[in-house]
Amino acid sequence: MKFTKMHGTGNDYIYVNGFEEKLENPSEAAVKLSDRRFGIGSDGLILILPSDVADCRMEMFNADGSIGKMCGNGIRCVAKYVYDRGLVKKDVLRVETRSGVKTLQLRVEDGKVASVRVNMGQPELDPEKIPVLFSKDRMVDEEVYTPSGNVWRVTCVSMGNPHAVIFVDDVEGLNLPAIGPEMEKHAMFPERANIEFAQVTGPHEVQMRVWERGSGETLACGTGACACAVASVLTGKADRDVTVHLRGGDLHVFWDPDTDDVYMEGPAAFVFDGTVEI
Ligand SMILES: N[C@H](CCC[C@H](N)C(=O)O)C(=O)O
Repeated sequence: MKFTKMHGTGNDYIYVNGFEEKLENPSEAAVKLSDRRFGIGSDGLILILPSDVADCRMEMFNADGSIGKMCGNGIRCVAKYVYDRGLVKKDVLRVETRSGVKTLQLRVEDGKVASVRVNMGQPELDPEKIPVLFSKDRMVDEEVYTPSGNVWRVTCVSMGNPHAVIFVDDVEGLNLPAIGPEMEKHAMFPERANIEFAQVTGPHEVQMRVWERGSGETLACGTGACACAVASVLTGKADRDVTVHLRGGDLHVFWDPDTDDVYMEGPAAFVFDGTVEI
């Protein structure tokens, strides 16, 4: 099978052109190919497919084979893939995802996509829809106890997938492999959740690390950066226009007060093409 390795701020996925390639069991392939020693190595697998309602469609699988309904870093790479390879030559692109059709504005340099601005849609704050087993009035900065005795204050937001944002004083000092899994799988999240640890360093600056549902710590998460920006506004810690600094680079997020839409802007990068036996 032909594949392409790409990354958005260090959040790397294996991309397969579903216009040409047929993958019988993508979930199983995601587990096998994502392995960084026995496979190609990635945070997961993304299929680029034809769509009846948009320019193309994406399907994303985490490294454990589970499905993610939306991927902010992945969708920018999908845009770069279809534009740079001439599949869809438009600089305003519509991509179908499991959480609806998203509109993307491409920034092209020397004929290739350098960065992409995505309308990520409106954040979902209804606990039943996220889903999180909290009541409606307990969504912002609420205490959660973990089985190992940690206490975190979380703000829950869905950006098409479930996120819990936790503000801390020293994001770099955290031992994520120890604290991430028990929050990802906490009983309050019936479908597990992506967990963001954030440190607000100014009205327009947030530093963030992420423990992703199904993939563990990644260098960045686009939907997570958006959830983090929304949570920063809801808790009164930052303005609607923030740069989220991640281990893999920066993402710019703007939560529009007029439309309630969240815009995310960041780079998309090609790494290499290859073929693999599956
Ligand atoms: N890295 C992705 C999100 C993957 C989400 C996935 N881990 C899930 O919801 O299960 C992003 O850039 O938005």
